[in-house]
Amino acid sequence: MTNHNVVVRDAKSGEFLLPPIVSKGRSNIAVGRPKYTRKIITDNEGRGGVKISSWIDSMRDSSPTRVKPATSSSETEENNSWIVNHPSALNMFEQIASASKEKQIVMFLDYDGTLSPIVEDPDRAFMTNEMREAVRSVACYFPTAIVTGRCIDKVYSFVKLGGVYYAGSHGMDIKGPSINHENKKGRQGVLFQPANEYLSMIDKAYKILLESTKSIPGVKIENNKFCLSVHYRCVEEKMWAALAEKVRVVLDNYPKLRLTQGRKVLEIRPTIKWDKGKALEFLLESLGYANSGDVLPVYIGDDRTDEDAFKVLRSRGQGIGILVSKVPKETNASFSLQDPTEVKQFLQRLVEWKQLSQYGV
Ligand SMILES: O=P(O)(O)OC[C@H]1O[C@H](O[C@H]2O[C@H](CO)[C@@H](O)[C@H](O)[C@H]2O)[C@H](O)[C@@H](O)[C@@H]1O
Repeated sequence: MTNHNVVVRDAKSGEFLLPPIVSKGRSNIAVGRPKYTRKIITDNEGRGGVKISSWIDSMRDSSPTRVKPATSSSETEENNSWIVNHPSALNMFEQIASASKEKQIVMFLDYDGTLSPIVEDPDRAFMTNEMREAVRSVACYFPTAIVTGRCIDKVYSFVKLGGVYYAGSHGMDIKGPSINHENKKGRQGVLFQPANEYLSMIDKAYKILLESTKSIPGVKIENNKFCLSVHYRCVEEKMWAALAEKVRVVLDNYPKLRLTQGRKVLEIRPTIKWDKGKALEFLLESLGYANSGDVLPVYIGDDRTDEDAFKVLRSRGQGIGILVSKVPKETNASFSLQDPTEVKQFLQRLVEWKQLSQYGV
């Protein structure tokens, strides 16, 4: 089988070369398969007979699992290989732009850790005005979706842009852009809600968790409509086992709910096979690009839940996955950006490049 995933440096210029490879009629510039193994709390571990200690290990790892800092030369090499296998999307901008020639870019943006920095209080994860302007401009040129674990109303209160798609609750609540950018009421209706029947179950689980975790200082339970976030960023580590136990009890009582993990957060969601990757596919299909080779999806995200979307890009053999991270991590993304500031710069460059190319520059 052809290896589609290799970054090659030009021997003379030292530049990265990304040959477009045709796969099932699609162009592929995905690179660098991760060689790290990943431990994650799976559905099976999430209930009955669970070892809470394995949860705690996983909670410590946070998301996506950080590759340990180098302590030997082979580990230094491994860290160096991170930047070779996941080069900066800013440094590789020209190659990414040229991969999009003759193709429609569709932009997918995670919210927390991507458009806004990670902060202690989830209710104060604001994005800057500059970032909002960058997203607004990108959405003028390319169909753009915000794909987030948050519920749509909450993320909309941060993003405040009408001209984009919103895929909230990890893609389980998808809405189209408004017709009138300034008028929230004009927002196009629901496009897809695959977990509708779980609404009341999620609500009950939310109430139970609110009550049962009251005695654990620092915990925050967020109702994201089709899923719940149990935040432990501000919970002392000695209380994590007690918190995990409360979550386990809920999962035992609601076998149709399962557990996933994000950055210092345990997430409870329906057992349906739906995630950010499925939402990406759904949106591409809605936009008329289901089996098209004329599209270049670009997905930027920082978290474990974004890996589902990166995996979809890999399996489609199409598109650009960009992980937002300052440190080497296990990921299916091909490129990296260090933080939301770099994400903003990347979006701004994309807009400038599009404007120039429209004038034939
Ligand atoms: O898919 P995302 O947009 O990345 O949302 C994932 C979760 O993000 C939020 O929690 C995370 O960000 C908080 C604010 O910076 C931080 O305090 C927390 O530790 C992170 O896990 C959000 O609050 C969750 O509801 C989302 O599911």
